[in-house]
Amino acid sequence: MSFQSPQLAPQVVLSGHGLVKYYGNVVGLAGVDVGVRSGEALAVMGPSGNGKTTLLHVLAGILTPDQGEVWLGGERVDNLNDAARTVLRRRRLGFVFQDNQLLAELPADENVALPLMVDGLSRRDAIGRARNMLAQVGLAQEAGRRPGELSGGQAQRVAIARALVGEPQVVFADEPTGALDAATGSQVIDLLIGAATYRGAAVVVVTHDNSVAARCHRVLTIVDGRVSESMGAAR
Ligand SMILES: Nc1ncnc2c1ncn2[C@@H]1O[C@H](COP(=O)(O)OP(=O)(O)OP(=O)(O)O)[C@@H](O)[C@H]1O
Repeated sequence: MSFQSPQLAPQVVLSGHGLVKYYGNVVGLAGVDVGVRSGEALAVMGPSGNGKTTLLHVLAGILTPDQGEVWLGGERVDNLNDAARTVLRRRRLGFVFQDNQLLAELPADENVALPLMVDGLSRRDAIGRARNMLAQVGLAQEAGRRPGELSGGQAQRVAIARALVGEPQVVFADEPTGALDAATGSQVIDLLIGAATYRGAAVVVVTHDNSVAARCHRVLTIVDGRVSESMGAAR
């Protein structure tokens, strides 16, 4: 007998329906359906050149699909104009890339504070929240250091802090451990998934790394722009 009420199950926060994307004649996505729940980590795997990054970019509003729909928190978002999608990415989504994409001339706290300041928060409040977030990823002592003065793993933790500081509904990560050694990569992926899902965010992570996928709740395999396999328990 189960005591779990369906109403208490985490909601699907992000979904794609019938997603198709072409680059000229090249098929990026050939009809993908996907959904991810709040607090759930979804790994997207598959051979090189088969549509993983395209799927991430379409779900994140970086690319618009040629067919299909993307819904975020009960709102259709693929048909928003460019300006509205830019605001949506800044306010409701977080991003972690393989190369951390930190600004080299800014210290860690200013890198993390930047998206908040762009969104209108005062510098003082933004830096305060950024330092608090850096402390939560174990980098309180490094807040004043520039990216060039950090290790690869530390820099990626700053990128995670920057992705989470705006309290996003979904965090997208593209090969977040690709530039790190195995031990550092394990720490970084545990931090990313742990910190994001603890806050109730969903995580969508594109990876070639089985050990990263093993830390996710579900794994979606994309071959030739289609879902070839979906593994893992629905939460
Ligand atoms: N900007 C682009 N212009 C033209 N073709 C593109 C573009 N981006 C991707 N493609 C093509 O779309 C297909 C899917 O690419 P995508 O980057 O989504 O694959 P991937 O699975 O993420 O690959 P990898 O694992 O190598 O990163 C490939 O055939 C690729 O060459």
